[in-house]
Amino acid sequence: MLPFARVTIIGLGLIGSSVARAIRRSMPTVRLTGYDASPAVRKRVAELDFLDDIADTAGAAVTDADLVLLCVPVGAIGEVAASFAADLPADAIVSDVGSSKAGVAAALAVALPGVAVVPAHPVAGTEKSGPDAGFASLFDGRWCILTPAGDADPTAVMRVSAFWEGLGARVDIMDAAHHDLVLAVTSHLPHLIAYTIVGTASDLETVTRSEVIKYSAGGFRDFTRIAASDPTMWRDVFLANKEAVLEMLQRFTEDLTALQRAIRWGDGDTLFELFTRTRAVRRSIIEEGQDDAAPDFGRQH
Ligand SMILES: NC(=O)c1ccc[n+]([C@@H]2O[C@H](COP(=O)([O-])OP(=O)(O)OC[C@H]3O[C@@H](n4cnc5c(N)ncnc54)[C@H](O)[C@@H]3O)[C@@H](O)[C@H]2O)c1
Ligand SMILES: O=C(O)C(=O)C[C@]1(C(=O)O)C=C[C@@H](O)C=C1
Repeated sequence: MLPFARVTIIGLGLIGSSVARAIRRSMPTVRLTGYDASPAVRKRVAELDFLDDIADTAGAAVTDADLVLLCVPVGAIGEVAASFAADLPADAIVSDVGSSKAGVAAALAVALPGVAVVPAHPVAGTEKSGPDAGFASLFDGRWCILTPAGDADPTAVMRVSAFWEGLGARVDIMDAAHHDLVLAVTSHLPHLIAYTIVGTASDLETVTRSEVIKYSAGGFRDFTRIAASDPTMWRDVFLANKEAVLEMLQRFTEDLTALQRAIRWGDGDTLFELFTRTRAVRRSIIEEGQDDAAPDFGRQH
């Protein structure tokens, strides 16, 4: 049996449109409604034709939903939820796909008091955005982390879990604060580093822009993929997950200083030992079958 019969997706960019396409593929009888604040996105989604209905307001989109999935930048989640609160059916479950969780949970609790909320984070994405960038297989074999509050309705958690498994994902459940700490180091900090290094290279007075483009083989090119990620989405993630990101940034800065010292004093053993350990991390990721997170400039969908 399907966990939900009528799903509403709010925010129809990369993740919202991928969820819609994955539902079409795996749960074809689900009635799918969508809403996006951008009229241009709504028009494009109508052309792409992966929804049954596109509403003109968030309120109209949720009126007969049994799952409402918020796929907007994390900074917009509270405001969007408040905008449809009065129209939400009493038994509807609300979830989201935001990349940081504690702040989102707090915003949803304020906007939707008494509503069954099960926050989620599919740990899958690309540097692209918008409805054309989505694809049905995005969540296949990837983790989706649910961060329900301690007093969340277990049936609601079970249904959201079954929903993500139905879309091909593997589900884990954890506390929102722990999620934010883990993702700060595995996702948020890497993005910050990529934004920094690409910014630094493009600011260098002694290196012209054409040289940066011409010689961007291997390492730098990999960073530019990550640094092309959506500015609104990532601004919101860093502001929402401020504490955990600053904590991880502090540790990173200390480790970087230790490496700086090793280079200055010709301490090859320290460098060699670290590079050996990090190579092992990469090998374990590949053995786990998660190497598709690696840069892929011509990803075929
Ligand atoms: N991109 C990734 O790799 C990735 C992966 C996992 C989770 N996420 C999370 O998914 C969410 C969406 O990210 P995305 O990559 O799909 O972004 P996106 O830019 O592709 O799509 C976001 C969509 O939300 C719409 N939107 C913005 N504010 C809105 C509002 N107030 N009401 C209705 N629609 C609104 C935008 O018009 C846009 O179409 C974010 O919370 C992000 O943190 C992203
Ligand atoms: O592969 C990428 O482009 C991503 O950045 C995906 C990625 C990640 O950092 O792993 C980005 C943000 C998400 O919340 C989840 C996944």
